[in-house]
Amino acid sequence: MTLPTKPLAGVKVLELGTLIAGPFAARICAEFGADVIKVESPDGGDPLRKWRKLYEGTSLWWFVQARNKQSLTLNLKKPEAIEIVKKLVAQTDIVIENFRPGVLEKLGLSWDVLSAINPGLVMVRLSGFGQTGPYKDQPGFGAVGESMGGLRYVTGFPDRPPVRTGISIGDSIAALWAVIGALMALRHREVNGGKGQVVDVALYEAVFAMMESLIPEFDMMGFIRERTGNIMPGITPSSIHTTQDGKHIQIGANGDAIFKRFMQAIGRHDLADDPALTDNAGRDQRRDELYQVIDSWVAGQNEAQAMALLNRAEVPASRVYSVEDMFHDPQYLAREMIQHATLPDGKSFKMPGIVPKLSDTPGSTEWLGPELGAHTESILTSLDIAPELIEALKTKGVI
Ligand SMILES: CC(C)(COP(=O)(O)OP(=O)(O)OC[C@H]1O[C@@H](n2cnc3c(N)ncnc32)[C@H](O)[C@@H]1OP(=O)(O)O)[C@@H](O)C(=O)NCCC(=O)NCCSC(=O)C(=O)O
Repeated sequence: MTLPTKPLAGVKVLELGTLIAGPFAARICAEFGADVIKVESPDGGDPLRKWRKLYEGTSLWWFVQARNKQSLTLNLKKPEAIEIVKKLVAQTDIVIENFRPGVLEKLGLSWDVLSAINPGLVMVRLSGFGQTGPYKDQPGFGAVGESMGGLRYVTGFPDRPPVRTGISIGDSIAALWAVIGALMALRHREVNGGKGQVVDVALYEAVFAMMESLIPEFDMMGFIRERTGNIMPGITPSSIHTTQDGKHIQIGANGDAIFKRFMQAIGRHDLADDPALTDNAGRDQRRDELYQVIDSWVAGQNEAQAMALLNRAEVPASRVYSVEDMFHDPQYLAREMIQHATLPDGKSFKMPGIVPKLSDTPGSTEWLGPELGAHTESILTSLDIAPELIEALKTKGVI
């Protein structure tokens, strides 16, 4: 018997979603071998196709976000399209959707309807606020989830308004929860009689789940965590420092042995041997003094000098990488984190490698995000829909 080469080979996913949260979850499944059909409106498809930088009219993000997926156009406002979705659901393991709660119900594709067609179905539902509760009907973007979930409040400097992290982190974290939930539900189905269930992921809760000790600290001590810039009060020293040549490096010397090595390496034996600084609590009490010492040492080095010394002393540290740095970095290259592919017109294309790395059944890129509706005919044919009927569906604007 030949073993499948990818861990999710044979798992069928139907994606009813747009932009980031749902599609990123389905992308992870597709990278690891699931058979992913993405339903898109015939009228332009997923708006992500036009987000950020375009190459010959298509978003470069799209090529990555939809890799290994099949594109099926369906106008879900047409009853024929709903019938096609139902046929697909009959043979689907996981539906991933990120419409506003109630949208699928209005279309006649509620959980009750879909689970009656396929009792083993796992339905992953991503939304701003969840499928229940007073806010459930509100639309929600990742930025809103990051604000409500607590991330924005603690991100930035204390004397400035909250800032964005630089990427749509709320959507992407929600996608990870979605995949975790889907895999847990599949496992449960396998060992408990084949019954599926709903995985309800709210953007704000996806972020909230990352908020460390926020809740018990407030509950027990009335402590409200505030913005602290690059430092982590209570965990010292760990921060970003500016070099003589104007670069930024992150140094994490917040370990007892690491701190000692660092101070020895920069010639501060007085601090390395100070009994009051042997543990985190002691260091944190003298936080301002230590940051001044490190700031001024880094300010006297250029980036390469500082990094060489930090590496020699085995102090966890990194330059703050731009994308350009990634392209030349030996660690990125050794672990194939920058992959090469070819765009439809033959142009060379670099994209992120696949995370995580599985030793025996790794993920891979089979093809880049497809053209709108590239797989419509083959999928409909596989559902035994005759060619004349497919033509008729086209004429009626269903596909
Ligand atoms: C992303 C949204 C805010 C977008 O809000 P809206 O533009 O109001 O969209 P809705 O989902 O409410 O509804 C979309 C409408 O399109 C219709 N619709 C959808 N797909 C189709 C197809 N294939 N064919 C025809 N019609 C379609 C659907 O029936 C709805 O019709 P009507 O019912 O007739 O209106 C919302 O979808 C949402 O809250 N989603 C859950 C949270 C989420 O995933 N957000 C992350 C997005 S990315 C992000 O946050 C970020 O980048 O940052």
